[in-house]
Amino acid sequence: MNDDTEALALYRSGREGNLYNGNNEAQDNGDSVVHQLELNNVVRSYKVRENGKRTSRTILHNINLHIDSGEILCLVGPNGAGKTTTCKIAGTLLTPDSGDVRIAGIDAVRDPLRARSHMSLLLGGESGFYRSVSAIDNLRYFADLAGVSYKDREARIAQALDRVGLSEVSKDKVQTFSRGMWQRLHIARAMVAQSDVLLLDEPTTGLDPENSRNVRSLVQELRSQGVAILLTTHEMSEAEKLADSVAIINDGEIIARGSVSQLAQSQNIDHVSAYSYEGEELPDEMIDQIRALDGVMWCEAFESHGVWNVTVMWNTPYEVQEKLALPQGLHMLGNRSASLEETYLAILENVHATSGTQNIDELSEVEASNE
Ligand SMILES: Nc1ncnc2c1ncn2[C@@H]1O[C@H](COP(=O)(O)OP(=O)(O)OP(=O)(O)O)[C@@H](O)[C@H]1O
Repeated sequence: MNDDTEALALYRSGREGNLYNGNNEAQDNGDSVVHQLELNNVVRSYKVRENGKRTSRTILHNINLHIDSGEILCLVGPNGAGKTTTCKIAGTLLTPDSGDVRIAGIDAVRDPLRARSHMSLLLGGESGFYRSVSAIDNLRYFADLAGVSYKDREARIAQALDRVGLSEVSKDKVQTFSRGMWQRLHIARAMVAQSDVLLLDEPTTGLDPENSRNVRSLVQELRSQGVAILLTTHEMSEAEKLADSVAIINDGEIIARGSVSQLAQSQNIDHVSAYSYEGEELPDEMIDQIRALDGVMWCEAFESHGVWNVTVMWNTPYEVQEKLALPQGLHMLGNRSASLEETYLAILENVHATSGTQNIDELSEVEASNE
């Protein structure tokens, strides 16, 4: 499937009605709590060839996720954990083997066409637009497919192009765009469609820091307009900046979900302390001594500009830690909460310690069975 037909396959039937937040069917069905995006007990397998035999391999096991209006959920996890597959199922590009997907209250498995008119999907990279057509004509085309009325279309497109900083190049062919411009055009498409749900698979991968920041601020703007956003990323600092909640997926299972501080609490992480050590060489015994202290979960040291920095993660409160005798020569720099990256690594380490690591990319031949 080429990029253009892929884009078409996704949007072909979005023309039924211009359904925006204000006209959300989720609010019409009488339920008191309806999430904008819901995945309930989603299971998905692929047919793969292992040792010369065709067999079915479960990629997603009972995925449960929900996202409300004006919420960003960041889905993070190791390579091959199932993030893109989850996005594709939420985006109705793949059907689950079992389980339920609801977009703006619509059963997206039974009625994907209607569900699509409430959702925009950005799979990242340079795909999803007609390359030899201008940016503005692409947006007109997708606006029509999304059911935007002719009356509103031009104003919405002009506003979206302006907001993503592409007004001046709106008549240029998309094939001349850089990766950052593609990503911003995708976001403009979601703005024009005024989708209730936005699915972003690694939207800043390969972008320079300035473009990444631009994309993040556009995503935040869409959240403030009430869009429910599922975003996958490998950048923990990005997830930390954007997420209202974070879900960690590993081997096709959601192993933790919550705010960064809830995730840290779930691991009994109390805080992280930073120390400096001014000697020329940091003795290995010193690190061992720190690791042996009551309440130390993890300790790491690195040298920068002639000063050793020592970071310690504690599961005891600060007041308890203060009373412990630390090795001579360490100077306390300060205490802080654990970062998402530190928490994520602690969670995965626990999972590997209890279940043993499985490299799910070790398949010899992989065949798509898709639908
Ligand atoms: N069409 C397919 N046929 C068979 N297996 C597939 C297919 N697509 C994905 N997989 C497998 O499903 C698993 C999950 O893939 P997925 O792309 O969802 O992971 P991911 O978390 O997005 O990875 P990454 O972080 O590397 O992008 C991987 O083991 C992958 O090899």
